[in-house]
Amino acid sequence: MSLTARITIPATNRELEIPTGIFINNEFVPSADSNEVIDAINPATEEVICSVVAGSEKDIDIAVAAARKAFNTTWGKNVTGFERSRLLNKLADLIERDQQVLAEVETLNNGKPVKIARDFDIGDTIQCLRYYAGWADKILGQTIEVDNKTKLAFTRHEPIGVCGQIIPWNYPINMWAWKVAPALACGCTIVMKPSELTPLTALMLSKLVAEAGFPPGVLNTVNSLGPVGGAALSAHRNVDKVAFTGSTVTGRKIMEAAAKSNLKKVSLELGGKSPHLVFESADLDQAANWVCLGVLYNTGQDCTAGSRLYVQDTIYDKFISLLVTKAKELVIGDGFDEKTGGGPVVSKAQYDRVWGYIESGKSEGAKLALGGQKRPGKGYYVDPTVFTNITSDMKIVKEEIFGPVLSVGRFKTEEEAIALANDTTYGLGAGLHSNDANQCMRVSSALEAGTVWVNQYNLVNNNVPFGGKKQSGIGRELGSYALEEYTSVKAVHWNFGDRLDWPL
Ligand SMILES: NC(=O)C1=CN([C@@H]2O[C@H](COP(=O)(O)OP(=O)(O)OC[C@H]3O[C@@H](n4cnc5c(N)ncnc54)[C@H](O)[C@@H]3O)[C@@H](O)[C@H]2O)C=CC1
Ligand code: BAL
Repeated sequence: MSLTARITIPATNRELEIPTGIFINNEFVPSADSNEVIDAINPATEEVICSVVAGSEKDIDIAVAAARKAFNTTWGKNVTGFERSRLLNKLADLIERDQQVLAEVETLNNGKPVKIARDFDIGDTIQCLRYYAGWADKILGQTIEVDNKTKLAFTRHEPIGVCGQIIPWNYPINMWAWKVAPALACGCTIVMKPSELTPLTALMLSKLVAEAGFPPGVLNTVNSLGPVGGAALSAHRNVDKVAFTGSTVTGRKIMEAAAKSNLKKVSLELGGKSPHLVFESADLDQAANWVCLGVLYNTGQDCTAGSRLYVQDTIYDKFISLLVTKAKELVIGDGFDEKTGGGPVVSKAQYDRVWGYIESGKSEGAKLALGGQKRPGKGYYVDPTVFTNITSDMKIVKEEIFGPVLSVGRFKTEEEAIALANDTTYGLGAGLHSNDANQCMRVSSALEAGTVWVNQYNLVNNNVPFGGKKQSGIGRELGSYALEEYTSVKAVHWNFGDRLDWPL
């Protein structure tokens, strides 16, 4: 098949050529042994945008070999932090140059509004690359006094090696940056596997990596189905680390494959069923805004979606009425329309999955306060949906939905609120709204989550760590903490005077 596709962005009539091959050694190539393709679909129209090469296990092998060679020659310990920093900054500049066109392709393939893709996802991506460019020449070990007269030790934070990175479809560009930026800053090389649902922007970004001047083999991209390329990367004996964002089910498989192969280091950013608590002292208007953002942003396709809400019973009726009014104001529609605040969900499978949960909420006896009706016509649209009268055993309360669906319950006391919030196998995000500072401190400390938002929700910063507790994951992305995921600490013990008498 051809290694490029000509596509037109319908809303802007922009014509462009998109790479569709596998990216190895800074070149787009066909699969070594497969003629399979993956169709990229526009979720707003259900039409095929173009097809990309579907990489095989053999292609993963070739990409890993390229990454290993680069690690041992042009990258790894053979490149200075100053040079890694320069290249990361250059890449950020190129992404900034192409911000609009990348956003349009992201909207075409993922469905999210173009203004959100451009200003938030890609804006954050540029900042992420620049943030880690700043770290690249500051990856330092320690000098440790062992015995002042004859011995000391020092540590070196060495790049861990070849990294497999498996990313999802909900933030295709952003999750690429969260994985690629710290890995490159630390001196690792990469085999990236984008989601089969949204491969296009990862290929465009790969082209920019070559244009920025990164040596061949430093970043390789293999479009592939998860059970093919993702599984091959996780089980590969020449991969030193695998970093993953996606479902808990797949995360478990990756960890198992890592354990059964070479015990590679694993970091997992998985699912969630994040609780949001609103106490009676809260600014209710603001709390309702944040709750809406928490569950409706990205059409609910967010690992930290605040999909369970618990409201103190003294303000319950007032708050629900405010919340429903505000949730109705969000326009879900075509991402190319400037009025749109949320797009369709990403795929037919995701659409069926979300509607399956909505039907289960109805049949298990929850009450619909908003939504619950399908739209006629094309596109995988799901409107904001709010369930009340929930019980803790309902599927909509226990399982991750990954759609704009909120389950609302009530509580009397702070203790009850904390118990409800923590009654989940997940531990990714949690939010609380209260104007009582002591209460904010007590509750934020009691919530079992990797991130707690107080009087806000879902805002993530490149310099603040992000990750989960319980079955929401292992390891941390972002901030200085992500550097630990991509480095291996070597202790060097140095003797400058101690004589060993032998035998002991
Ligand atoms: N934490 C998050 O940000 C995400 C959570 N999810 C959750 O997962 C649900 C299902 O969505 P999916 O797209 O099926 O998620 P998924 O976890 O299967 O897909 C995410 C990535 O994993 C890869 N993958 C799939 N099977 C694999 C395997 N055996 N070995 C290695 N990699 C593999 C996929 O190709 C994709 O790149 C969603 O409804 C949502 O609940 C999905 C995407 C992101
Ligand atoms: N919201 C950040 C990461 C994610 O949803 O996958």
